[in-house]
Amino acid sequence: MKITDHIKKANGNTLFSFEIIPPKKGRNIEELYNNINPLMEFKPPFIDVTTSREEYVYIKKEGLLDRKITRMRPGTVGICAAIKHKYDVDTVPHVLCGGFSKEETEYLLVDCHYLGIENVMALRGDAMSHQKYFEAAKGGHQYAKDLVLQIQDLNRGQYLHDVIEVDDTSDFCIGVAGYPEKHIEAPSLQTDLKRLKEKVDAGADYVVTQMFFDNKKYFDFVAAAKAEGIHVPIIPGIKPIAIKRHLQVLPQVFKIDLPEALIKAVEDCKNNSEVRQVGVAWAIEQSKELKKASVPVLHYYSMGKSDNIKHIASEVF
Ligand SMILES: NC(=O)C1=CN([C@@H]2O[C@H](COP(=O)(O)OP(=O)(O)OC[C@H]3O[C@@H](n4cnc5c(N)ncnc54)[C@H](O)[C@@H]3O)[C@@H](O)[C@H]2O)C=CC1
Ligand SMILES: Nc1nc(=O)c2c([nH]1)NC[C@@H]1CN(c3ccc(C(=O)N[C@@H](CCC(=O)O)C(=O)O)cc3)CN21
Repeated sequence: MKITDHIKKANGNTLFSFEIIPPKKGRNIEELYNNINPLMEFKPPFIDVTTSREEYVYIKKEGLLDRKITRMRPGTVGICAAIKHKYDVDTVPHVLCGGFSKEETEYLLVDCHYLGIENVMALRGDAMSHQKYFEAAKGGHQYAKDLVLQIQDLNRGQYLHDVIEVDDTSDFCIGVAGYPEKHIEAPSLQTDLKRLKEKVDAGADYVVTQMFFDNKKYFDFVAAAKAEGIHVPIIPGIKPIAIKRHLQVLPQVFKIDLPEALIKAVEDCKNNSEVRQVGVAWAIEQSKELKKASVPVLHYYSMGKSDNIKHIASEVF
Protein backbone atom coordinates (compact mmCIF):
# COMPACT_ATOMS: atom_id res chain seq x y z
CA MET A 1 0.00 0.00 0.00
CA LYS A 2 1.14 3.57 -0.65
CA ILE A 3 2.56 5.57 2.27
CA THR A 4 0.00 8.28 1.53
CA ASP A 5 -2.79 5.68 1.81
CA HIS A 6 -1.39 4.42 5.12
CA ILE A 7 -1.55 8.01 6.34
CA LYS A 8 -5.13 8.48 5.11
CA LYS A 9 -6.18 5.19 6.67
CA ALA A 10 -4.70 6.21 10.04
CA ASN A 11 -7.27 8.99 10.18
CA GLY A 12 -5.16 11.51 12.08
CA ASN A 13 -3.40 8.97 14.33
CA THR A 14 0.40 9.19 14.24
CA LEU A 15 2.08 6.12 12.72
CA PHE A 16 5.46 4.62 13.69
CA SER A 17 8.17 3.87 11.11
CA PHE A 18 11.91 3.47 11.00
CA GLU A 19 14.89 3.27 8.70
CA ILE A 20 17.64 0.66 8.47
CA ILE A 21 20.87 0.33 6.52
CA PRO A 22 21.87 -2.87 4.69
CA PRO A 23 24.61 -4.91 6.42
CA LYS A 24 28.14 -4.78 5.06
CA LYS A 25 28.43 -7.33 2.28
CA GLY A 26 29.53 -10.74 3.53
CA ARG A 27 27.56 -10.31 6.77
CA ASN A 28 24.52 -12.33 7.74
CA ILE A 29 21.06 -10.79 7.36
CA GLU A 30 19.98 -12.37 10.68
CA GLU A 31 21.58 -9.49 12.57
CA LEU A 32 19.25 -7.14 10.73
CA TYR A 33 16.22 -9.27 11.60
CA ASN A 34 17.30 -9.34 15.25
CA ASN A 35 17.15 -5.55 15.24
CA ILE A 36 13.82 -5.39 13.42
CA ASN A 37 12.05 -8.07 15.51
CA PRO A 38 11.70 -5.99 18.74
CA LEU A 39 10.19 -3.06 16.76
CA MET A 40 7.44 -5.04 15.02
CA GLU A 41 5.12 -4.91 18.05
CA PHE A 42 4.65 -1.19 17.29
CA LYS A 43 3.20 -2.15 13.91
CA PRO A 44 5.19 0.01 11.51
CA PRO A 45 3.20 0.24 8.26
CA PHE A 46 6.50 0.69 6.43
CA ILE A 47 10.26 0.36 6.88
CA ASP A 48 12.83 2.34 4.85
CA VAL A 49 16.02 0.68 3.61
CA THR A 50 18.81 3.09 2.67
CA THR A 51 21.17 2.88 -0.28
CA SER A 52 24.82 3.59 0.43
CA ARG A 53 27.19 5.31 -1.98
CA GLU A 54 30.09 3.47 -3.50
CA GLU A 55 33.47 4.20 -1.95
CA TYR A 56 37.16 3.73 -2.62
CA VAL A 57 38.93 0.73 -1.09
CA TYR A 58 42.66 0.16 -1.19
CA ILE A 59 43.96 -3.37 -1.76
CA LYS A 60 47.61 -4.31 -1.14
CA LYS A 61 49.02 -5.86 -4.32
CA GLU A 62 52.72 -6.66 -4.76
CA GLY A 63 53.70 -3.94 -2.30
CA LEU A 64 51.49 -1.36 -3.96
CA LEU A 65 48.04 -0.12 -3.09
CA ASP A 66 45.47 -0.85 -5.77
CA ARG A 67 42.46 1.47 -5.66
CA LYS A 68 39.04 -0.01 -6.40
CA ILE A 69 35.62 1.48 -6.20
CA THR A 70 32.97 -0.65 -4.50
CA ARG A 71 29.64 -0.56 -2.71
CA MET A 72 30.17 -1.84 0.84
CA ARG A 73 26.46 -2.17 1.59
CA PRO A 74 24.67 -3.35 -1.55
CA GLY A 75 21.39 -5.24 -1.52
CA THR A 76 18.78 -2.54 -0.79
CA VAL A 77 16.07 -3.95 -3.07
CA GLY A 78 16.78 -7.56 -2.03
CA ILE A 79 16.51 -6.61 1.64
CA CYS A 80 13.27 -4.73 0.94
CA ALA A 81 11.84 -7.87 -0.67
CA ALA A 82 13.07 -10.11 2.16
CA ILE A 83 11.59 -7.89 4.89
CA LYS A 84 8.34 -7.34 3.00
CA HIS A 85 7.73 -11.06 2.75
CA LYS A 86 9.03 -12.02 6.19
CA TYR A 87 7.00 -9.43 8.12
CA ASP A 88 4.21 -8.56 5.67
CA VAL A 89 5.10 -4.88 5.90
CA ASP A 90 5.64 -2.29 3.17
CA THR A 91 9.27 -1.48 2.49
CA VAL A 92 10.66 1.71 0.96
CA PRO A 93 13.97 1.43 -0.89
CA HIS A 94 16.01 4.62 -1.16
CA VAL A 95 16.77 5.32 -4.81
CA LEU A 96 19.75 7.60 -5.40
CA CYS A 97 20.95 9.78 -8.26
CA GLY A 98 24.55 9.33 -7.07
CA GLY A 99 26.35 6.34 -8.55
CA PHE A 100 23.51 5.27 -10.84
CA SER A 101 22.87 5.90 -14.51
CA LYS A 102 19.28 6.51 -15.58
CA GLU A 103 19.23 3.05 -17.17
CA GLU A 104 20.36 1.37 -13.94
CA THR A 105 17.66 3.29 -12.09
CA GLU A 106 15.07 2.10 -14.59
CA TYR A 107 16.10 -1.55 -14.07
CA LEU A 108 15.99 -1.11 -10.30
CA LEU A 109 12.47 0.32 -10.52
CA VAL A 110 11.40 -2.57 -12.75
CA ASP A 111 12.69 -4.98 -10.06
CA CYS A 112 10.72 -3.07 -7.42
CA HIS A 113 7.55 -3.27 -9.48
CA TYR A 114 7.91 -7.05 -9.96
CA LEU A 115 8.44 -7.42 -6.22
CA GLY A 116 5.28 -5.50 -5.34
CA ILE A 117 7.23 -2.61 -3.82
CA GLU A 118 4.94 0.41 -4.23
CA ASN A 119 6.92 3.19 -2.54
CA VAL A 120 10.37 4.65 -3.17
CA MET A 121 12.31 7.46 -1.55
CA ALA A 122 13.94 9.58 -4.30
CA LEU A 123 17.20 11.16 -3.13
CA ARG A 124 20.14 12.80 -4.77
CA GLY A 125 22.61 11.16 -2.39
CA ASP A 126 25.67 12.58 -0.68
CA ALA A 127 28.98 13.39 -2.33
CA MET A 128 31.46 10.51 -2.15
CA SER A 129 33.75 10.75 0.84
CA HIS A 130 36.72 12.07 -1.17
CA GLN A 131 34.58 14.67 -3.00
CA LYS A 132 33.71 18.11 -1.77
CA TYR A 133 30.62 18.43 -3.97
CA PHE A 134 28.16 15.95 -5.35
CA GLU A 135 28.87 14.76 -8.87
CA ALA A 136 26.28 12.95 -10.97
CA ALA A 137 27.16 9.52 -12.36
CA LYS A 138 27.84 9.28 -16.09
CA GLY A 139 24.35 9.25 -17.59
CA GLY A 140 22.80 9.84 -14.17
CA HIS A 141 20.71 12.59 -12.61
CA GLN A 142 22.07 15.72 -10.92
CA TYR A 143 19.04 16.49 -8.73
CA ALA A 144 16.43 14.46 -6.88
CA LYS A 145 13.75 16.32 -8.89
CA ASP A 146 15.01 14.69 -12.11
CA LEU A 147 14.77 11.28 -10.45
CA VAL A 148 11.18 12.05 -9.42
CA LEU A 149 10.40 12.96 -13.04
CA GLN A 150 11.88 9.65 -14.27
CA ILE A 151 9.79 7.67 -11.77
CA GLN A 152 6.65 9.56 -12.77
CA ASP A 153 7.42 8.89 -16.46
CA LEU A 154 7.62 5.19 -15.63
CA ASN A 155 4.29 5.45 -13.80
CA ARG A 156 2.86 6.64 -17.14
CA GLY A 157 4.48 3.72 -18.98
CA GLN A 158 7.24 5.87 -20.45
CA TYR A 159 10.52 4.00 -20.37
CA LEU A 160 13.82 5.72 -21.18
CA HIS A 161 14.56 4.49 -24.68
CA ASP A 162 12.36 1.61 -25.61
CA VAL A 163 9.29 1.79 -27.72
CA ILE A 164 7.48 -1.04 -26.01
CA GLU A 165 3.99 -2.17 -25.31
CA VAL A 166 3.06 -1.49 -21.71
CA ASP A 167 0.06 -3.15 -20.14
CA ASP A 168 1.14 -3.12 -16.51
CA THR A 169 2.30 0.32 -15.41
CA SER A 170 3.80 0.95 -12.01
CA ASP A 171 2.19 3.44 -9.65
CA PHE A 172 5.03 4.31 -7.29
CA CYS A 173 4.32 6.60 -4.37
CA ILE A 174 7.39 8.86 -4.09
CA GLY A 175 9.02 10.32 -0.98
CA VAL A 176 11.63 13.10 -1.04
CA ALA A 177 13.88 14.74 1.58
CA GLY A 178 13.16 18.09 3.23
CA TYR A 179 15.42 20.20 5.42
CA PRO A 180 13.99 22.15 8.39
CA GLU A 181 17.45 23.71 8.85
CA LYS A 182 18.10 23.94 5.09
CA HIS A 183 20.36 21.74 2.98
CA ILE A 184 24.05 22.62 3.25
CA GLU A 185 24.34 23.58 -0.42
CA ALA A 186 21.23 25.77 -0.52
CA PRO A 187 21.98 29.52 -0.35
CA SER A 188 18.94 30.11 1.89
CA LEU A 189 16.07 28.28 3.55
CA GLN A 190 13.65 30.04 1.20
CA THR A 191 15.55 28.87 -1.91
CA ASP A 192 15.70 25.35 -0.48
CA LEU A 193 11.91 25.45 0.01
CA LYS A 194 11.47 26.49 -3.63
CA ARG A 195 13.52 23.42 -4.59
CA LEU A 196 11.31 21.28 -2.40
CA LYS A 197 8.24 22.74 -4.10
CA GLU A 198 9.79 21.80 -7.47
CA LYS A 199 10.21 18.20 -6.28
CA VAL A 200 6.57 18.10 -5.17
CA ASP A 201 5.41 19.66 -8.45
CA ALA A 202 7.48 17.02 -10.29
CA GLY A 203 5.37 14.37 -8.54
CA ALA A 204 6.66 13.71 -5.01
CA ASP A 205 3.84 12.45 -2.78
CA TYR A 206 5.35 13.04 0.65
CA VAL A 207 8.40 14.52 2.38
CA VAL A 208 10.62 13.04 5.13
CA THR A 209 12.69 15.57 7.03
CA GLN A 210 16.30 15.57 7.94
CA MET A 211 16.79 14.89 11.67
CA PHE A 212 16.22 17.85 13.99
CA PHE A 213 16.41 18.19 17.76
CA ASP A 214 14.26 21.26 18.32
CA ASN A 215 10.61 20.74 17.34
CA LYS A 216 10.18 24.44 16.64
CA LYS A 217 12.40 23.97 13.57
CA TYR A 218 9.97 21.35 12.28
CA PHE A 219 6.82 23.34 13.04
CA ASP A 220 8.27 26.48 11.39
CA PHE A 221 9.35 24.41 8.38
CA VAL A 222 5.88 22.88 7.93
CA ALA A 223 4.31 26.37 8.14
CA ALA A 224 6.80 27.80 5.63
CA ALA A 225 6.27 24.84 3.29
CA LYS A 226 2.50 25.38 3.39
CA ALA A 227 3.02 29.08 2.64
CA GLU A 228 5.13 28.00 -0.36
CA GLY A 229 2.23 25.87 -1.62
CA ILE A 230 3.49 22.47 -0.46
CA HIS A 231 0.50 20.45 0.71
CA VAL A 232 1.82 16.86 0.86
CA PRO A 233 2.45 15.14 4.23
CA ILE A 234 5.74 16.17 5.89
CA ILE A 235 7.02 13.32 8.04
CA PRO A 236 9.47 14.24 10.82
CA GLY A 237 12.71 12.22 11.01
CA ILE A 238 13.99 11.56 14.55
CA LYS A 239 17.46 10.40 15.58
CA PRO A 240 18.23 9.66 19.24
CA ILE A 241 21.71 10.76 20.28
CA ALA A 242 23.65 7.70 21.45
CA ILE A 243 27.29 8.63 22.02
CA LYS A 244 29.15 11.73 23.19
CA ARG A 245 30.88 12.02 19.83
CA HIS A 246 27.49 12.73 18.21
CA LEU A 247 27.78 16.29 19.59
CA GLN A 248 30.49 16.90 16.97
CA VAL A 249 29.55 14.35 14.31
CA LEU A 250 25.85 15.10 13.79
CA PRO A 251 26.21 18.86 13.18
CA GLN A 252 29.15 18.18 10.88
CA VAL A 253 27.62 15.35 8.86
CA PHE A 254 23.99 16.52 8.76
CA LYS A 255 24.44 20.31 9.10
CA ILE A 256 21.98 20.63 11.96
CA ASP A 257 22.01 22.59 15.23
CA LEU A 258 21.74 21.02 18.65
CA PRO A 259 19.83 22.83 21.42
CA GLU A 260 21.92 24.12 24.35
CA ALA A 261 19.95 22.08 26.90
CA LEU A 262 20.68 18.85 25.00
CA ILE A 263 24.37 19.69 24.64
CA LYS A 264 24.64 20.37 28.38
CA ALA A 265 22.79 17.17 29.31
CA VAL A 266 25.13 15.12 27.09
CA GLU A 267 28.26 16.90 28.34
CA ASP A 268 27.24 16.16 31.94
CA CYS A 269 27.12 12.41 31.24
CA LYS A 270 29.85 10.24 32.77
CA ASN A 271 29.76 7.60 30.03
CA ASN A 272 28.02 6.65 26.78
CA SER A 273 25.43 4.53 28.54
CA GLU A 274 24.27 7.72 30.27
CA VAL A 275 24.39 9.56 26.91
CA ARG A 276 22.13 6.88 25.45
CA GLN A 277 19.61 7.50 28.23
CA VAL A 278 19.71 11.27 27.63
CA GLY A 279 19.23 10.70 23.89
CA VAL A 280 16.26 8.41 24.50
CA ALA A 281 14.63 10.84 26.97
CA TRP A 282 15.08 13.75 24.52
CA ALA A 283 13.61 11.76 21.63
CA ILE A 284 10.64 10.73 23.82
CA GLU A 285 9.89 14.38 24.66
CA GLN A 286 10.24 15.41 21.01
CA SER A 287 8.05 12.50 19.86
CA LYS A 288 5.31 13.17 22.42
CA GLU A 289 5.03 16.81 21.41
CA LEU A 290 5.01 15.94 17.70
CA LYS A 291 2.38 13.26 18.24
CA LYS A 292 0.25 15.76 20.14
CA ALA A 293 0.49 18.01 17.07
CA SER A 294 -0.84 15.05 15.02
CA VAL A 295 2.14 14.59 12.73
CA PRO A 296 1.32 11.84 10.20
CA VAL A 297 4.23 9.54 11.07
CA LEU A 298 7.18 9.54 13.47
CA HIS A 299 10.07 8.17 11.40
CA TYR A 300 13.12 7.00 13.38
CA TYR A 301 16.65 6.83 12.03
CA SER A 302 17.58 3.61 13.80
CA MET A 303 20.53 2.79 11.53
CA GLY A 304 20.96 -0.73 12.86
CA LYS A 305 20.53 -0.54 16.63
CA SER A 306 16.94 -0.90 17.78
CA ASP A 307 17.08 -1.01 21.60
CA ASN A 308 16.80 2.77 22.00
CA ILE A 309 14.05 3.03 19.35
CA LYS A 310 12.11 0.29 21.17
CA HIS A 311 12.41 2.22 24.41
CA ILE A 312 11.15 5.42 22.74
CA ALA A 313 8.30 3.69 20.90
CA SER A 314 7.09 1.96 24.06
CA GLU A 315 6.72 5.39 25.74
CA VAL A 316 5.13 7.13 22.75
CA PHE A 317 2.91 4.54 21.00
N1 LIG B 1 16.46 9.56 4.32
C1 LIG B 1 17.60 9.82 3.73
O1 LIG B 1 18.35 8.92 3.40
C2 LIG B 1 18.01 11.22 3.54
C3 LIG B 1 19.11 11.53 2.80
N2 LIG B 1 19.51 12.80 2.65
C4 LIG B 1 20.67 13.17 1.85
O2 LIG B 1 20.72 14.58 1.65
C5 LIG B 1 21.33 14.92 0.41
C6 LIG B 1 20.55 15.75 -0.59
O3 LIG B 1 19.58 14.97 -1.27
P1 LIG B 1 18.22 15.54 -1.80
O4 LIG B 1 17.62 16.41 -0.81
O5 LIG B 1 17.48 14.36 -2.30
O6 LIG B 1 18.73 16.39 -3.06
P2 LIG B 1 18.08 17.54 -3.93
O7 LIG B 1 18.53 17.29 -5.32
O8 LIG B 1 16.64 17.70 -3.68
O9 LIG B 1 18.83 18.84 -3.36
C7 LIG B 1 20.23 18.88 -3.24
C8 LIG B 1 20.69 20.33 -3.20
O10 LIG B 1 20.56 20.91 -4.50
C9 LIG B 1 19.77 22.08 -4.43
N3 LIG B 1 19.04 22.15 -5.71
C10 LIG B 1 17.96 21.41 -6.07
N4 LIG B 1 17.61 21.72 -7.33
C11 LIG B 1 18.48 22.67 -7.77
C12 LIG B 1 18.64 23.37 -8.99
N5 LIG B 1 17.82 23.17 -10.02
N6 LIG B 1 19.65 24.26 -9.08
C13 LIG B 1 20.48 24.47 -8.05
N7 LIG B 1 20.38 23.83 -6.87
C14 LIG B 1 19.39 22.94 -6.73
C15 LIG B 1 18.92 21.96 -3.20
O11 LIG B 1 18.52 23.20 -2.66
C16 LIG B 1 19.89 21.23 -2.27
O12 LIG B 1 20.77 22.14 -1.68
C17 LIG B 1 21.67 13.65 -0.10
O13 LIG B 1 22.92 13.48 0.34
C18 LIG B 1 20.69 12.68 0.50
O14 LIG B 1 21.17 11.37 0.43
C19 LIG B 1 18.80 13.77 3.27
C20 LIG B 1 17.71 13.54 4.03
C21 LIG B 1 17.18 12.24 4.15
N1 LIG C 1 23.06 14.00 4.30
C1 LIG C 1 22.38 12.91 4.69
N2 LIG C 1 22.75 11.71 4.24
C2 LIG C 1 22.06 10.60 4.61
O1 LIG C 1 22.40 9.49 4.17
C3 LIG C 1 20.97 10.74 5.50
C4 LIG C 1 20.62 12.02 5.94
N3 LIG C 1 21.35 13.08 5.54
N4 LIG C 1 19.57 12.20 6.76
C5 LIG C 1 18.57 11.23 6.89
C6 LIG C 1 19.06 9.85 6.83
C7 LIG C 1 19.54 9.46 8.21
N5 LIG C 1 20.76 8.79 7.99
C8 LIG C 1 21.64 8.52 9.03
C9 LIG C 1 22.89 8.01 8.79
C10 LIG C 1 23.77 7.79 9.82
C11 LIG C 1 23.41 8.11 11.12
C12 LIG C 1 24.36 7.92 12.24
O2 LIG C 1 24.02 8.11 13.36
N6 LIG C 1 25.63 7.59 11.89
C13 LIG C 1 26.79 7.50 12.74
C14 LIG C 1 27.42 8.85 12.90
C15 LIG C 1 27.83 9.51 11.62
C16 LIG C 1 29.26 9.27 11.15
O3 LIG C 1 30.16 8.94 11.96
O4 LIG C 1 29.49 9.43 9.93
C17 LIG C 1 26.49 6.83 14.09
O5 LIG C 1 27.16 7.10 15.07
O6 LIG C 1 25.61 5.97 14.13
C18 LIG C 1 22.17 8.62 11.38
C19 LIG C 1 21.28 8.81 10.34
C20 LIG C 1 20.96 8.58 6.58
N7 LIG C 1 20.24 9.64 5.96
